[in-house]
Amino acid sequence: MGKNTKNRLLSVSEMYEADRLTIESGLAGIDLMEAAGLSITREITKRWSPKKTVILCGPGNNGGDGFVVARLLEERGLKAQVLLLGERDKLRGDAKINSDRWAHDVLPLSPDHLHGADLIVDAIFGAGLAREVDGIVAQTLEAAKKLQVPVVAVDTPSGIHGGTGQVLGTTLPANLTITFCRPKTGHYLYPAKKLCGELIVTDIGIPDHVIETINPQTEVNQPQDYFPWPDEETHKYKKGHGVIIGGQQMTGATRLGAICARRVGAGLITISAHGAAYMIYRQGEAGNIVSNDDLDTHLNDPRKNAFLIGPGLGIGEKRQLVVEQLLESSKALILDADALTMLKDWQWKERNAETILTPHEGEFSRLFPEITGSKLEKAKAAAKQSNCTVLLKGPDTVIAAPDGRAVINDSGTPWLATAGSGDSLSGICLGLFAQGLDGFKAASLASWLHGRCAEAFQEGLIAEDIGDILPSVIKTLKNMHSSY
Ligand SMILES: NC(=O)C1=CN([C@@H]2O[C@H](COP(=O)(O)OP(=O)(O)OC[C@H]3O[C@@H](n4cnc5c(N)ncnc54)[C@H](OP(=O)(O)O)[C@@H]3O)[C@@H](O)[C@H]2O)[C@@H](O)CC1
Ligand SMILES: [K+]
Repeated sequence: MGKNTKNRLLSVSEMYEADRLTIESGLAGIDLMEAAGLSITREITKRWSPKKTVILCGPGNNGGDGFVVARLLEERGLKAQVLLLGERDKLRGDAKINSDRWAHDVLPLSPDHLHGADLIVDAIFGAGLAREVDGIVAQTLEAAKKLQVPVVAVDTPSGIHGGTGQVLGTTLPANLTITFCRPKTGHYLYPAKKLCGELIVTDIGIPDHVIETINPQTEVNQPQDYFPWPDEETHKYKKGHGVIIGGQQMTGATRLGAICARRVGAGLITISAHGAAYMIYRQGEAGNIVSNDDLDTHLNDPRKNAFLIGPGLGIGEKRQLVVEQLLESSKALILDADALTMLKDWQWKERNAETILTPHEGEFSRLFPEITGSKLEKAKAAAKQSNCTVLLKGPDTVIAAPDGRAVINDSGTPWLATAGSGDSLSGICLGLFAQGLDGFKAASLASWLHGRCAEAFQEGLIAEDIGDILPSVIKTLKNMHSSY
């Protein structure tokens, strides 16, 4: 993780720490709140000219932001009505100051007071959401949902946990969410990601050095700089020799992986296969090396530097022994699909070479049944426990390293939910691994490229298209790579 903190994502406690350090360094909380309210007002007036904005305010500073918005909208000639949860005279601190600066009555937060709204500002709870939303808040959010008018969420839609992205009780999906300084991890995790609508991150004066001091360990996945561009004097052995343990029945899975591994730049890819499958692979793509040597021979070849097992593998005792033999080796290794299913009793501490695990949620919970929490928390805990890079798949794929770093991937489309898509992803990982990237970089870049392939292809994507479109996605990276 570089020094640049612009892609960092904050946990809720890191946000409070940023707030505290900023105030400690001399900036007043009331000024941060004013800046927050101003940026929200600007984003609203850029998009809409509401006749009546109803602002739902909570009892904390999220509500305080709402009072600032009410005042600034009014200053711009736009009508605003504040609905407040709790008693006005019980407000404290900056929220009280801004309530006092709002010269109008407030109404109690209730579904009965939403009428006439053509825009809703949701400032009930942000970072301070502490428990499930229920009672009058839940009823008001549900009623607001039915109005079908634009909703602007302050920091997060109320009811969404900023760290985990989970809904606590209920929430009000937003068209626009405005958050401050840096996004929170929850903004990039489902279901929050789709409930936030457009996400705007505004600068409210929290200095970069504060974020540098906090040094958050989670980022949005931006791995473009990791791409292993070949230099002019390279040759195929310098670009790595990956080995895929070929499935006996689902041979397509292995072939999809092999194509992607070669397309992303691996010098050579060998498919290791036996029996009838060996002949099938021999009749496949001309550029794949197909070998029926035993596993020891491959492992003893020092040029074969990265191995992938899992796609199309099937399960059974013999295969389990192969998985264990690979785990006992010192080769870089990716364990995917069926290989993960056979790992249950593996003693992780025995392995001391780069390893990537690529489970989806189901495989993850079979492999790490005792690990719970948000997707980010789970991936981080599993990476630490296993000493492997964990790539936990989904629309918000998380890649976590054993040392605590993590990225949340933001590329991709729902068209990736297709057979063979995961095999292509592990193939891209293998190709990058073979070229010498470490597990975290290989998994992060593979995930990003995989998602970009889907974005580039759009509708109708099937797994075969991923390898076909990969070169054009890599080409777009070339434009970003200054020294190539
Ligand atoms: N960080 C920054 O730099 C800046 C942050 N700013 C803003 O501050 C926001 C964070 O403010 P915050 O800490 O006051 O928390 P907030 O979200 O208002 O909620 C706390 C209140 O809600 C209550 N409550 C909680 N859950 C509840 C439930 N389910 N049902 C009912 N009640 C519940 C809770 O009650 P308690 O748990 O104490 O009983 C407490 O009263 C942040 O999101 C951003 O908008 C900006 O001003 C600019 C600078
Ligand atoms: K909110």
